[in-house]
Amino acid sequence: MRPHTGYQLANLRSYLEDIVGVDHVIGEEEARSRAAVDQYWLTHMWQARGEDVPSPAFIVRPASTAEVAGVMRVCHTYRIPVVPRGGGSGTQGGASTPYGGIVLDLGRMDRIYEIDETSLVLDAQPGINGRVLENLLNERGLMLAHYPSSVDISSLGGYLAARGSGVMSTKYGKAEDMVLSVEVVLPTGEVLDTLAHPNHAAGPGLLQLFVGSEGTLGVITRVRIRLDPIPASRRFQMVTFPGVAEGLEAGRRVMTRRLRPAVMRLYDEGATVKSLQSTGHRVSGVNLVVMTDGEEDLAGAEMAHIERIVTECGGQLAGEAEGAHWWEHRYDFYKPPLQPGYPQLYGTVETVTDYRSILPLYEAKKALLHEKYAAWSPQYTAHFSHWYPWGTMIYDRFYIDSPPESAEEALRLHNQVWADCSRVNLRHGGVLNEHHGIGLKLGWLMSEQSPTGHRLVQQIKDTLDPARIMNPGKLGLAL
Ligand SMILES: Cc1cc2nc3c(=O)[nH]c(=O)nc-3n(C[C@H](O)[C@H](O)[C@H](O)COP(=O)(O)OP(=O)(O)OC[C@H]3O[C@@H](n4cnc5c(N)ncnc54)[C@H](O)[C@@H]3O)c2cc1C
Repeated sequence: MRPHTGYQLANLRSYLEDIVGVDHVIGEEEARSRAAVDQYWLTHMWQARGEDVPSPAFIVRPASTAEVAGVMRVCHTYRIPVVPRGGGSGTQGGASTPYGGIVLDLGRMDRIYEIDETSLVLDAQPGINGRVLENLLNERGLMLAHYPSSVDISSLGGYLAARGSGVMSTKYGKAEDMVLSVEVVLPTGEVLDTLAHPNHAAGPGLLQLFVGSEGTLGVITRVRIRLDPIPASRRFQMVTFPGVAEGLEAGRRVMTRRLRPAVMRLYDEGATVKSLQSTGHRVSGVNLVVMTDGEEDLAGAEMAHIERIVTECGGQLAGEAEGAHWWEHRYDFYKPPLQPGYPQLYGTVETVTDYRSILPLYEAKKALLHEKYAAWSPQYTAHFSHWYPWGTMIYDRFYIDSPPESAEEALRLHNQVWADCSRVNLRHGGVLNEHHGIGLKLGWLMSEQSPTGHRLVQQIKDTLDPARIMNPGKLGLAL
């Protein structure tokens, strides 16, 4: 039963109000239409062209784990789709509501239980906004070293649910590397605590099952996550390379020699123009920004090593001031007026692969876009921003300034470009996405990425969520 009208809908509302209070079940049309979408380009294009976008029946705003559990029990009983929502900043349609139901807005769950300044651990509810959290931590000389470009508009729970990467992930790790344990309300309303620590030999780790599950397996209601001290010093450098190959080789040598810069970001020519020049940098060509941090002598020594390596690889030092300018303006490109937006058709077709495959992958995707889609005059830019000892992530974007007029044609072109680019990623040993998640956008390609793996995830889903109510349509899981 999926009540959409009449007394069934009113009944559902009263059951939910009984749990969270009348003020926290919202049914106004404008709020429902805002909660129907996140930052997924397709839904915005669809809405902007006056087409119908399915919206939730209600937005429900719980304040506690017990309230989330109560809501889940009602929705499980009556088979109501539930879409958890943090900041709604996801770009993959993960928080969109293609099958209606309710949006579980976690914004009221923003309590900090404890900041353990001995072990450097935060214990908090998931709905806290990234910027608010960062400011609170900074007052104590601490930071959550996860700094996504969306820090102002996203939540702690969203960082984990979508396995995000912040600008300093090369040294501090991704969100999934920082988290120690989570509390999850399962689709049936039961509450699960994962083991207190992620490093154990006490059976399979359930923590990582829920991290990255994008609200399809349960609701993350409590997070224990590692903090770091604000570093005593930060050192910067900008390096100009003759080409992308030389820059990638320099990055590979830095990482395989086990140096740990906090930031290493290599911009190709196009990204230098779009992201660096537009934010006031005076560089052209291919450029690498580097930041080391920590105790002053260590950060200085690490930077000196890196400068030697990049010079060996043909890099020319463009100066510390250019690097420091980058840090000050690192979010500008991701905000208006520089951030792209509808009616431009654009997408970040990012992935991660090993050092042998990354250059061929970049060249193949660039060629594909320029050759197959020449009629649409696409632009393609790339930077390489999250580095591992074995490989690196490519954050590459396509831009089409004048997509087709018809909503359906624009949708078709969007999906074609995404499928082509994702298949280039998979052919070069990449994955569908390194940090933006899968959501609605890439769900249909999940079984191509790993047929057996996807079948196993489906079986887990069917065990945890027999009514299939949690975030339906996401991760390519069956309805
Ligand atoms: C301008 C811009 C810049 C961005 N930069 C970055 C970046 O640098 N790094 C990065 O990693 N990402 C980036 N993103 C993507 C996005 O901000 C991240 O994925 C972020 O972690 C999502 O958090 P959120 O709170 O907004 O989640 P939402 O968008 O609300 O939700 C994302 C997914 O997680 C689920 N979810 C949310 N909270 C919970 C919960 N408590 N329990 C269970 N499921 C939940 C939702 O159902 C949805 O499937 C960017 C996005 C934009 C628009």
